[in-house]
Amino acid sequence: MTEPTWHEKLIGGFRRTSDKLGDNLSGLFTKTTLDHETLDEIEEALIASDLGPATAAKIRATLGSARYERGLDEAGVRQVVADEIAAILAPVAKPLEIEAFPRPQVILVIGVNGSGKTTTIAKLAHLLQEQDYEVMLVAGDTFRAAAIGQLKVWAERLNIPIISGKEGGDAASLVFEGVKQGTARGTDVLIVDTAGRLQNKAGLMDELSKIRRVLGRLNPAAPHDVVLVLDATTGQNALNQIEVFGASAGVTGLVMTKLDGSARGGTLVAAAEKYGMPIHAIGVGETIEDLRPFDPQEVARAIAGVERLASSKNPA
Ligand SMILES: Nc1nc2c(ncn2[C@@H]2O[C@H](COP(=O)(O)OP(=O)(O)OP(=O)(O)O)[C@@H](O)[C@H]2O)c(=O)[nH]1
Repeated sequence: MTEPTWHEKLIGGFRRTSDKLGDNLSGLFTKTTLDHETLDEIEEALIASDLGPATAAKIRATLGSARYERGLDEAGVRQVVADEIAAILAPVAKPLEIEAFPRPQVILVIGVNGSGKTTTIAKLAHLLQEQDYEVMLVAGDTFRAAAIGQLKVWAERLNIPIISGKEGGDAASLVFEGVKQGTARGTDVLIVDTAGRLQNKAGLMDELSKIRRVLGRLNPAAPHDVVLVLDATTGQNALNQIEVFGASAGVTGLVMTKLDGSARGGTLVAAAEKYGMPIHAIGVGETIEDLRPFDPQEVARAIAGVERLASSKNPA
């Protein structure tokens, strides 16, 4: 059996989200005209699909415009939903650029326990390796021995050097060591895992400011990126994390994981609409290949279920 393509994974990953959207909208598709009541119902259905109230209101306004006064069938509604989602995602879909000079570019990765932070670091490292960048990891999540061990296993699998220490050790000094060694080896990118437990804002701030202080001695431009990893399955909770930690922790971009197998893919759109922060990549599975920068059109069509509808009507 051949490996599914990224496109197939995306469509499969967002299947439950587009199913949910379909369930929420079903019953409305039989109506021939989009009267006020139907539009209200569609707006509610979109909110219930985690797309966020602002996006839902925009889509309602578009569907309510004179252009559609003769009504729309299911495919038409889904297409409008896809177009609006694509317009929201397009400005935030920004792959990580590796452009730091001097090298290495330092990327700090923060995220709550279980958000997929460690796996995301491995996937990101793999993605950058594929682009021929030399990558090094720093096991700065010294809070738990298991986190250090897990990252070491990934480093070995990917054949990437890793700087690690003991549980309870000082993360900032590991980062310092990472930049020193990375500079000597001509490393392009240093990806730093952090124990930035978002449950404790003061602790996160202390840790990040210490890392910043230490890094500043070697390169005032570092860290170049502070990437917040979010678990899409937590819905509103993921959005709250952007609210609470985005500005104060100096987050420069997001990675949203676990967009597969959950019905909460709409969270990606709500995050884009509400915060407008760059979204570097999305995770749609547990393997090393399952994280990629995304094409807004493709993702929008997957969420809205446009292709699935087309293919179910026109079986190959
Ligand atoms: N389905 C799915 N699972 C994912 C994705 N990303 C990560 N995971 C899984 O989520 C679980 C937690 O991932 P970790 O990378 O260990 O998360 P973490 O945030 O580092 O967690 P701690 O190590 O506990 O701090 C693992 O079982 C991963 O395989 C994704 O995009 N999709």
